[in-house]
Amino acid sequence: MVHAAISAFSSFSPATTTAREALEPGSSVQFEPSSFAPQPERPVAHGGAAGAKRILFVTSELADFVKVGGLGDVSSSLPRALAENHDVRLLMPAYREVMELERDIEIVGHLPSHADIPPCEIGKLTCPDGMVVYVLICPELFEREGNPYCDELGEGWSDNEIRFARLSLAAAEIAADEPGLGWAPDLLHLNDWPTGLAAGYLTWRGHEVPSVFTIHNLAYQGECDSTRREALGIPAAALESGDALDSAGRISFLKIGLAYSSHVTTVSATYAREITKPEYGCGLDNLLASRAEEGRLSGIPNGIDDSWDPRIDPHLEFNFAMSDWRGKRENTQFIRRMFGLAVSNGPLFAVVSRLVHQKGLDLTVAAAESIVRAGGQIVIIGRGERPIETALCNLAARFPGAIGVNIGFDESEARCMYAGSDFLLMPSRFEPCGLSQMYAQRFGSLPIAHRTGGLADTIEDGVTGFLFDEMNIESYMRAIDRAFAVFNSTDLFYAMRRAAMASRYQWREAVKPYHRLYQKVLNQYWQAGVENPSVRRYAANQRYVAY
Ligand SMILES: Nc1ncnc2c1ncn2[C@@H]1O[C@H](COP(=O)(O)OP(=O)(O)O[C@H]2O[C@H](CO)[C@@H](O)[C@H](O)[C@H]2O)[C@@H](O)[C@H]1O
Repeated sequence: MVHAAISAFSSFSPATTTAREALEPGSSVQFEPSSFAPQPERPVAHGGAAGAKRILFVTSELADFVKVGGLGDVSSSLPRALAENHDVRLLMPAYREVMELERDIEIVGHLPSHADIPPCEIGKLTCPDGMVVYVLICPELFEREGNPYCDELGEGWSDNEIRFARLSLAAAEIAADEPGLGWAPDLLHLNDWPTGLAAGYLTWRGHEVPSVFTIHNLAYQGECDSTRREALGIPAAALESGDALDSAGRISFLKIGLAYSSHVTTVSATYAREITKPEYGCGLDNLLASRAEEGRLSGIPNGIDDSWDPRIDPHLEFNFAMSDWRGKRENTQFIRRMFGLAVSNGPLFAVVSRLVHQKGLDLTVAAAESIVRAGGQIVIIGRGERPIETALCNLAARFPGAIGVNIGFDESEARCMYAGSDFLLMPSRFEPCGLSQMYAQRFGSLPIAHRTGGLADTIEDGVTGFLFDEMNIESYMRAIDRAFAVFNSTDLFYAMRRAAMASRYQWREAVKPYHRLYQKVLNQYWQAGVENPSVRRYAANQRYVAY
């Protein structure tokens, strides 16, 4: 059975400016110059503006229809930012939510069965802003209650390997122009384990389309028993080579994505380094370290889209701007009422999180009593692992009026919590990038977070938030104590809030490294393996044919 997934990206250069720089008039986000050697621009294979590429962005979540976590947000905002320069289309399963929400789906293609993977229709829908989304219509696989990965009880779907093999195979088939859509991509952009097999199918079928594979979260690898090989249409040689199996001998969708894609990215520079080490590598650190040595692993930090603006966000009860602290306070009172908290002048801490081991909720449970005794209150929204849900509900029962918990998933409520809180608690054990801390900063809530992955890259300690170094309660409490001290020093607190709200992580800047990466990957393919060892390897194995 494939495990449930959530996914995350880093950069050739930081995509963000520091809050201090952001406060300086006229400053602009700078990127290090591209490290890629100048390459001649090849004319776009299928037309379009000079330099524009046809990109098929393949994902298992899209916030427009269904969002489990950060991948849903990135899938919605990154392709839109890329569309300024490229012809980008999305491919995703036609989940129940898609079929219910979207009536205007045109059937544009059919894909046959392969091994145990059933046939499906390809539907095409166009979002109000013009974004084209191809959806795979296969009711037996995708139209279910529950979320993309799990049933209503939180159990991973028992046929997840077939469901996401269907998605992956469709991506490879569209890349090869098999369904005759009148559009085929120059490059596939794959995201997390549900799309990993696509890179394999491309290679095994000899399709000449390069792929970029983005790791949003290495902890979810999509494993299934090796006896499923034939059912998934994986050649025996792939298992013999070791490219497809994890250390326990199971087929790993994520490893296939890493092994067969042209280039691997993850969602922050720090996480890109961390995953090459055993501590964070989830058993794939050696493979990732060799990708890094080949120059085929990079970190490109996520951005956030323009909807995250407290001045205009329609989800908020009270819109507010930087320095409109009265407006911000109205949101705080609103949240207190929403969670049934007592009237208070103390700081309000928020947790907006998937409730999983990664997020370090155990540390927040351990810190809660001290926070309440010091005059703070905590509001929590989240859904996930049952023991964590129970621990948080117990906490609310212990501290009525001071701690409020909502076990659930609600976009509006989450946005109101970023707007209403003074601090965001985010003691993640690891964090590929993290969007919540960026949203919180934009809404004037200072994150208190573990110095790891994207948290280390997007929070300026003592300027836009607070970082702690050791994943233990003592280190976490020291950061929380610093937050209390700042809260009680009004001028400093407001200055930090202003700096946090000025932090810029907009996608229109964060997207630039992807433009360079797509060009690099395509150039390597066009030059048919002259310089790239991996391409040479494919050529030598006759698994790669140059354009
Ligand atoms: N109960 C709830 N109700 C409403 N909204 C909720 C919610 N719980 C969480 N959310 C929302 O879900 C998103 C979470 O995104 P994150 O990037 O912070 O973490 P996640 O682990 O899901 O993402 C993974 O993928 C992203 C994308 O690359 C990486 O940034 C990250 O490090 C990686 O773990 C945010 O939009 C947040 O507001």
